[in-house]
Amino acid sequence: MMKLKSPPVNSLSLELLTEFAISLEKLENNRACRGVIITSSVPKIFSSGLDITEMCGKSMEHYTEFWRAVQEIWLRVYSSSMVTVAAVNGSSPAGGCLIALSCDYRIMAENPKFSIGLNEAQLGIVAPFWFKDTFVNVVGHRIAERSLQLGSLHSAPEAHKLGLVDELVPEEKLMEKAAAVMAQWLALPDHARQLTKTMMRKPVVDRLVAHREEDIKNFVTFISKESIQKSLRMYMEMLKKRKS
Ligand SMILES: CC/C=C\C/C=C\C/C=C\CC/C=C/CC(=O)SCCNC(=O)CCNC(=O)[C@H](O)C(C)(C)COP(=O)(O)OP(=O)(O)OC[C@H]1O[C@@H](n2cnc3c(N)ncnc32)[C@H](O)[C@@H]1OP(=O)(O)O
Repeated sequence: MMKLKSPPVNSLSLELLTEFAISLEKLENNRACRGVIITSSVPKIFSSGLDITEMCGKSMEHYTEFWRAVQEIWLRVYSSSMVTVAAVNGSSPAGGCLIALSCDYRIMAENPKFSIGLNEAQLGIVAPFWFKDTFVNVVGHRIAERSLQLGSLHSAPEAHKLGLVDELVPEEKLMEKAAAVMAQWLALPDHARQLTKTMMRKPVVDRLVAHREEDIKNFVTFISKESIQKSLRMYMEMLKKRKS
């Protein structure tokens, strides 16, 4: 099991992304480890997505390093040879949703206050093509198109209806259910399951691998624009105001 633990909201900072990548690599290299459940140890939050402060007021070099780390996590989770189950025990916007979408199976606590989705448009930013591809591969083109354009955050029941999560379970049963799903997936021979997973995911993975440096350049150019920086600052202010 891998538990995200970066209070208050598990925002994906460069440091957390780096630790996450190292932990995944260790598990991936351990032949005895065939599956991983990804969850959170922060109450009510799976992950608040990418750490917005990493994308605000920093240098081009920092944005480059940060975006490479975001790409790395996605590549590692999406193309993992292990069975990956997301036990979504709280809200999971944007980058948090991407982590869940990149797993093989998603189980969410059935609390209607918890929400999940790719809400980038609400921040005035655009989900990159590989976020979009991952989303389309889970929910289909039409639902992804509408949800991405509107930057929708879906309540747990709505997310289940759309197929964004595979199952809803009472919060107290989440880990038990995740373990049961893991056992079901691990009952299959690894080689058959792994080859099937590669066949399904390879085109999307290859697309980023082939355009990785170009994608970093696009991100750095986009995020450095004054208009985008202004949108992000306003969004952070809105989060703080909402609190007070
Ligand atoms: C044509 C295109 C060309 C090029 C495109 C190329 C590239 C694409 C470009 C950009 C793509 C970039 C992709 C980004 C994806 C992301 O993940 S962006 C992050 C989106 N996340 C959110 O919108 C979540 C925001 N947070 C919340 O909604 C709530 O905080 C949450 C529901 C998670 C929890 O609520 P609550 O428990 O009430 O906590 P608070 O709101 O009070 O938050 C506590 C403190 O944490 C701070 N915080 C929250 N989220 C973040 C975050 N993601 N990053 C940094 N900080 C965060 C919040 O401000 C509070 O701070 P404070 O205590 O006030 O100091």
